[in-house]
Amino acid sequence: MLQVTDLRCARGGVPVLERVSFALNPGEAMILRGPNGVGKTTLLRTMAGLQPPLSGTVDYPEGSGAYASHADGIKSALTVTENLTFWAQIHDRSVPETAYAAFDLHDLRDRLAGTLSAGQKRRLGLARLAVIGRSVLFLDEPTVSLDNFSVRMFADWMRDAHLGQGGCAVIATHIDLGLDVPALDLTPYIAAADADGGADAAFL
Ligand SMILES: Nc1ncnc2c1ncn2[C@@H]1O[C@H](COP(=O)(O)OP(=O)(O)OP(=O)(O)O)[C@@H](O)[C@H]1O
Repeated sequence: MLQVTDLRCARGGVPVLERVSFALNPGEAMILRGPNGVGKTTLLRTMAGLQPPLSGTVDYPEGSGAYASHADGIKSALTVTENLTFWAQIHDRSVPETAYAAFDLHDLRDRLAGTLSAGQKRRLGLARLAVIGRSVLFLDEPTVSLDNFSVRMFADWMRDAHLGQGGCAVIATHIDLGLDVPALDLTPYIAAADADGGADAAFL
């Protein structure tokens, strides 16, 4: 479902990671690990098609990918329900009732998103994943601001509703999500500096 082959990617013109290869079948996920700055966000953005790779390939069914960054991506002036409806409509879908239960949003349905706490906003941001119907998810620190209960809620949704329905996911996180999935430490894949001087060479 997702095939990453000999990927080399850069940030700000500087090579960050190289020789990254892995594959995920439907129902499988991969946790990305590594210290701050190793390139987890860069890899996720490259796989999601938000920036081109320097070399290598990323393959998954067209239109099936979705990237969620550190940011919640919610609209403050809309209610919780209006936010989810907005995202569902963009993807030509309706909001499944299960999205509210999965992220404990029932009691917050009519609240303006701008008035939610940081963790509640995060739950709403994650609930978007349940309404957009994308099967290949690239998630960057999805549990930022979440308490332990909400982390478990997210992990349950990921395991049962997403992976359990044949989706797959690549998740960058520093915490233990409690998911029984393999982890890929990116440290061995840090790119060697370009022989021609890297990004600076472009300005010489
Ligand atoms: N806009 C940018 N321009 C130039 N370099 C950048 C830019 N954004 C990030 N970098 C650099 O690219 C490298 C990889 O950053 P990236 O954000 O992918 O790491 P990360 O593993 O996701 O880090 P963290 O765990 O802190 O989120 C880092 O050295 C970072 O300083």
